[in-house]
Amino acid sequence: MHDLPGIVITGAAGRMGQTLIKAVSDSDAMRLIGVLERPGHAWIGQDIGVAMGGAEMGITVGDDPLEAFASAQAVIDFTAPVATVAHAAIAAQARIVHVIGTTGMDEAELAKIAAAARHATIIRAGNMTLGVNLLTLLTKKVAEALDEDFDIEIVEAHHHHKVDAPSGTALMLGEAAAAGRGVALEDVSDRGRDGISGARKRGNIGFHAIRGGDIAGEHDVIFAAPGERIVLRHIATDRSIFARGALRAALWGQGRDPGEYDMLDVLGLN
Ligand SMILES: NC(=O)C1=CN([C@@H]2O[C@H](COP(=O)(O)OP(=O)(O)OC[C@H]3O[C@@H](n4cnc5c(N)ncnc54)[C@H](OP(=O)(O)O)[C@@H]3O)[C@@H](O)[C@H]2O)C=CC1
Ligand SMILES: O=C(O)C1=N[C@H](C(=O)O)C[C@H](O)C1
Repeated sequence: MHDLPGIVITGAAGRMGQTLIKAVSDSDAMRLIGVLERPGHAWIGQDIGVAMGGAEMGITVGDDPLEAFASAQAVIDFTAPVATVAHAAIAAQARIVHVIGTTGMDEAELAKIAAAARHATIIRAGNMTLGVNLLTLLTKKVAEALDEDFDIEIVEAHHHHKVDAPSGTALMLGEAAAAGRGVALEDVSDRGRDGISGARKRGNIGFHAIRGGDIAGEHDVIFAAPGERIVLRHIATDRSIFARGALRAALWGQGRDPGEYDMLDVLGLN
């Protein structure tokens, strides 16, 4: 018998997968009991420590979430929308905590996650860091205090491998700004200006994505008015900050009722 919660990491070969595996292995509050990759991936069947270029860890990379989740207390999932939706249904069957960092999900995929949350404890956030979650609260507060003389623009920068835009974090910040203004983000969201796109519409919230090099993640919320500008900024310099939040969420979720939670719940900031 083990007292510490058993954790499965999906997307084991990914940037976040490897960061999470290291973080769970280093933690004395949980134990790594399984790591998964997509069927057919070159790492399947290898020891995860060796596959990551280090010492043996005694855990073989698998491709069967059903089997891995059956003996786990939580799965931490930073993969891709299609994979995460499939994992959510299996985690719900297994009645385990599902921590979701995956971004870029569409409305239909989010509805499936919500359905799974009827049976599973799901903690999902486009950004798991304390800093960004605090920044959403500040953004809401500033947006509440200012009128539409202040144009809101959200600028995000990420590494050149990132596949989704705007980033999950940018959308969280946009939601916070819209909430502060008392409007729905979908009614004011302004994305992808190009060519003669016309003068900026008062009250809109603009999104801009920079992709390049190895940028871990940078977000600015700009409030620009004639003669002055307020800029709220978060800079991630190390992926371990995302992992730290995800591990905290996996522990926080133990024994919680099924439902969909976010990092503000975990951090006690809601
Ligand atoms: N919420 C947060 O705080 C953060 C969220 N993210 C998000 O996490 C996600 C992953 O980011 P990152 O690690 O950089 O991306 P990577 O592409 O490096 O990693 C994703 C991994 O998931 C694997 N994968 C895809 N499908 C499956 C599957 N069906 N089963 C198991 N594994 C699968 C991929 O395999 P393959 O390469 O073969 O496709 C890959 O190894 C993104 O959505 C990103 O935006 C990232 C950082 C922080
Ligand atoms: O893909 C990434 O790398 C990141 N994704 C998240 C997002 O979409 O906001 C969080 C972080 O910015 C890194």
